[in-house]
Amino acid sequence: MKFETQKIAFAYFTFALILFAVQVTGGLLAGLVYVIPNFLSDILPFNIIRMLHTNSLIVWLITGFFGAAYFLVPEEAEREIHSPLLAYIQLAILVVGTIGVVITYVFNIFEGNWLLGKDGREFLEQPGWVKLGIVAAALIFLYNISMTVLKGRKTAISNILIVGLWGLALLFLFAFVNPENLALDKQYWWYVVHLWVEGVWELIMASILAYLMLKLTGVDREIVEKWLYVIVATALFSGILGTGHHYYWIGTPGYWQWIGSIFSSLEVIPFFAMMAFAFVMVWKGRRDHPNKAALLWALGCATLAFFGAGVWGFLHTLHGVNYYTHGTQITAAHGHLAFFGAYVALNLAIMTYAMPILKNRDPYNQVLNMAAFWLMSGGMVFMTFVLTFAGTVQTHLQRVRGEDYMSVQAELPLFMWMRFGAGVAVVLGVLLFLYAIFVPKKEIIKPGKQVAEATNPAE
Ligand code: HEM
Ligand code: HEM
Ligand SMILES: [Fe+2]
Repeated sequence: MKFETQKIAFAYFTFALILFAVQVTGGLLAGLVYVIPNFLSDILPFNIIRMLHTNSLIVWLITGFFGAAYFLVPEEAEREIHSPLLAYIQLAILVVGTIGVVITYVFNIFEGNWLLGKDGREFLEQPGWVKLGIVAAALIFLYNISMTVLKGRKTAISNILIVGLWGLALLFLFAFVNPENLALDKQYWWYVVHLWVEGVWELIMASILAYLMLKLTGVDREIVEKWLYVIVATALFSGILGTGHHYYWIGTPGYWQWIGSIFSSLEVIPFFAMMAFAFVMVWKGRRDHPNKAALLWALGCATLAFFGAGVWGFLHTLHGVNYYTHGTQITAAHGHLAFFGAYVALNLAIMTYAMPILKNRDPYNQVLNMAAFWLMSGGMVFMTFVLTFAGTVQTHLQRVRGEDYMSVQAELPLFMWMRFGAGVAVVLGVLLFLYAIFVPKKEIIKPGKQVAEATNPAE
């Protein structure tokens, strides 16, 4: 650790990982309800489980991004974080908000109350007071990080990271826009959901990947920066108007079918560029970094994001295709691999890199961590295939043959059992990852080790 305040990241990463465990457990329960429909239906109905699953996903990913910023900004800016106290207050707000959300959802309290009860919109179900808390936490964060960068060295990596995080916070303000008119409501709703994952979050992804490549492969900063600018430009050029792929059937004018189809198809480019970038950097790199697990996660992230977001996104993004596949299991297949590949793996990559440094321990349980990568990624890829098959059958029966939703669902249990099995593999992978990160490796201390530890090889 080069700067004392980088250790703030440890608290953020730990909280994020706890929520990650909650998230996948929720997923597993939701997957079980698909095959045993009345499971827990009295105490914890499917809609609540689903909310816990998706909301904890978003919160832990964002907490991880905050942690990543607290970890890498001091190194990029070459100075300590402006105010560690504010950083911990910000985390406390996030923790209190999260506990509040869980209680509100599980006990379904204050129904219908804007400030205290849950909101009805997917991903934005959190009560008003929690939304305000999120804004407060985001403001504290932006102030703290911007002050750090403004007073220190300015690099392309930290600038792009900050633009991404500012965008994340500003777009969240649309969570407060909730017009009566359902078409307008949906139009703004996608500003948060789509412009996040297919816009500003891509800037966060590109900058964190760039930082990792710089550290892990030792290529020149100028080369990394050139790639970064191309990725950022193509991401924003395609992603903003690409929102149109959600405007096909919500009552917006017909021209969105063309704008959405054309620009969202171009969204494949930045994801392809990120994958190419990662591999070219490894190929050109001069450094043989000891943290192989971090490199595996970084390459896995770029690759799975390309397939999950790029390929599986393109699969149903043309309006002629989406007319049939809209809202089927095809969407769920894409949603899972895109979120996992792009943002889950990104977080796990930076954590795998940073945690040994934060705990000042050299490469820890690397092999277990890599096993966790294969188990988790294998599980998610299998789940994606299964859901894609289920979605194809569903699309045919429901949208081509015109059968009703419930009788089509009755045809799918075999797929849904396999998805549950895939989910079990993912959960085991997560447990293995937590073990690899938190439990110290049993090591025989060799003579002369003290000298070698003076400089932590993980840095
Ligand atoms: C890190 C891994 C995971 C990520 C990133 C993730 C992400 C998501 C997302 C984004 C959704 C909403 C999908 C949509 O609206 O199209 C969702 C729903 C769901 N997920 Fe996951 N999930 C993960 C793990 C799991 C696991 C392990 C299971 C276990 C079987 C699971 C089962 C489900 C189920 C059943 C739903 C509800 C689908 C529906 O409403 O029909 N997920 N997940
Ligand atoms: C990492 C980036 C991405 C993530 C995390 C992501 C995630 C998701 C999720 C969770 C949904 C379901 C939303 C809902 O209905 O509630 C969705 C829908 C969709 N995504 Fe993505 N996506 C990403 C990138 C892309 C890209 C690059 C494309 C196109 C090339 C794309 C095309 C679509 C389309 C067409 C839908 C609508 C599906 C429908 O009509 O049911 N996505 N995405
Ligand atoms: Fe989208």
